[in-house]
Amino acid sequence: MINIVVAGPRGNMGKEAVKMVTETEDFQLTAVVDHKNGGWTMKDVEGMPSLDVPIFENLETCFHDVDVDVLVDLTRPDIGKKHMELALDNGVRPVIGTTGFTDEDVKRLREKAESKRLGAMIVPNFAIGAVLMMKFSQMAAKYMQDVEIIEQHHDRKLDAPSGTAIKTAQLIQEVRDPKVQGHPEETEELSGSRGANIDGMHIHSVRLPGRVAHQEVILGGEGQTLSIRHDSMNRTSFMPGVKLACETVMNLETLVYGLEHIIE
Ligand SMILES: NC(=O)C1=CN([C@@H]2O[C@H](COP(=O)(O)OP(=O)(O)OC[C@H]3O[C@@H](n4cnc5c(N)ncnc54)[C@H](OP(=O)(O)O)[C@@H]3O)[C@@H](O)[C@H]2O)C=CC1
Ligand SMILES: O=C(O)C1=N[C@H](C(=O)O)C[C@H](O)C1
Repeated sequence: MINIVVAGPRGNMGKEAVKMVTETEDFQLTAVVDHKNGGWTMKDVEGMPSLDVPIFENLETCFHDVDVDVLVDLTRPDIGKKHMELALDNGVRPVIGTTGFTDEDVKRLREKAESKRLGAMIVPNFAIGAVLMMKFSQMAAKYMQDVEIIEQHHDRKLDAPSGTAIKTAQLIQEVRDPKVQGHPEETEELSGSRGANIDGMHIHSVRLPGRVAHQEVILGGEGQTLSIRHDSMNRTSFMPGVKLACETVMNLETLVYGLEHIIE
């Protein structure tokens, strides 16, 4: 049995994660952590079954009071980083879906996980289709090196560009040398028109009500373009990946960044 705590249980992702954990035979939801403690129970959360699970206002108290093997964090960038440090300091294996981690964060947290011989995962996108979209884009970028990434999300998202877009660009960086794209003398008449720039690749972030999570990678070549697109229509798309990460993290002694490293 794996004892799991979910941080952010009222959120879009947290709600689904709580359901997934309670419906999985070998998982036990030992507690949830929510900064708005008091005045609500899990059954007040829309679509949530009535659950008798302790709600802690902060992670420190939670780790002190209950047995925890794995922390699933689905909160917000500043909190996710803090929670990940706390988990490692308390011998708990973190599975972090929260986005907004920099390369420096990943490096520092990997060193910490290894020094404590604890498994940890930071997963910018848990959807298998999104992982395939990133891997296919990496394969294609070896042959078509002009790349534009367009990510689209709901307008409640805090971070831009998305963790998925950053991870996609990082995977492409492994096979593509830095390259200036577009006209060498191009200018932006309106600042930001060409989006973010990673080694010459451009990332464009769209935020709109009605959207969930979508990304298209467009690769250009002589007389042709290739578009590789993934759409998450709802948050259940992420849950098989969260489940796999919770199982896998129990057998790791380092930090793994990205689901692509643990799927067959
Ligand atoms: N890796 C992946 O596959 C995916 C990752 N994400 C990422 O997951 C994160 C959450 O996304 P989403 O569920 O849409 O966001 P939501 O805003 O719907 O949920 C976040 C929840 O965290 C709560 N929260 C804020 N601070 C704390 C805290 N200190 N302790 C506990 N809970 C807290 C918020 O409460 P309140 O609103 O009251 O402040 C809210 O209920 C984001 O970083 C997003 O980018 C999202 C989808 C897929
Ligand atoms: O905030 C979201 O919703 C999502 N965030 C992740 C990201 O930043 O890539 C994963 C997915 O795109 C949904």
